[in-house]
Amino acid sequence: MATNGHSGDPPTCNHGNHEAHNGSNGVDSNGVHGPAASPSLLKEKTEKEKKEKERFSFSQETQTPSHGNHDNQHDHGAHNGSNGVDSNGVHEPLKKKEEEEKMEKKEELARFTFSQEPSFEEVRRLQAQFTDERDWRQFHRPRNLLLAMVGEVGEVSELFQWRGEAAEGLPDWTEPEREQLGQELSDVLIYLLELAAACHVDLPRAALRKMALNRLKYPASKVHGSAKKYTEYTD
Ligand SMILES: Nc1ccn([C@H]2C[C@H](O)[C@@H](COP(=O)(O)OP(=O)(O)OP(=O)(O)O)O2)c(=O)n1
Repeated sequence: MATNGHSGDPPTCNHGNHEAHNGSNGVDSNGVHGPAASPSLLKEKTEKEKKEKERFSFSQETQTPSHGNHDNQHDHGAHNGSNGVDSNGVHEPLKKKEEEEKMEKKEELARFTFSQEPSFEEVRRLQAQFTDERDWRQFHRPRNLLLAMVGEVGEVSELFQWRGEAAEGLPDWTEPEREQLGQELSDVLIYLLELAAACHVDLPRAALRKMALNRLKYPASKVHGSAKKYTEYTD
């Protein structure tokens, strides 16, 4: 997923892995780094730059080669086939309208996609900046982040727990409920990305590799229409 758009960024330099620039440790561009800076300040600057370069960041690219599967984006046109709604007035108007509405709904669901921006790396960078600005890195160790993420998963579950089965697209949910869901899912994602970074797992790449493994484990030709676990297949 190419993402060089930085809408919503704080007004700081944002062309790379620079989250530490906005922190509270006082090194700025107001003459401290100028030609007259003392050797100890210059040394401090060099060490700081070195540290920043070593900071973990995710890969920028998340595009996966197409394997001809029916992902959301590649599913267009799949519903224009032969299920009987034609333009010759063969069906009664009511039936035709119902069919059309059904078709529209199906296409709408199939068409759902995320925005192209931001990338995982961008979210990771902004969260790292948020953490550094508050001197919270000390509290955001892998175990803390894991527990925080699981707590947020619990908050997502709360939104679903006393309702019946939810239809795709959550047509029965109110706007405030949907907004709440978006917030809780974002909390999960934010902690997940921070956890992955804290563990030096390049999550976008790892996810692509895992999906390639999933394809091998569950060949579409073999498992089409079945939700069985791969261990349940005998051949
Ligand atoms: N120590 C913290 C606290 C918060 N956050 C950020 C990441 C999450 O996106 C969000 C979580 O904030 P809260 O812990 O306040 O949880 P909620 O936003 O879910 O609030 P509530 O528990 O009231 O629903 O804020 C963080 O990074 N580190």
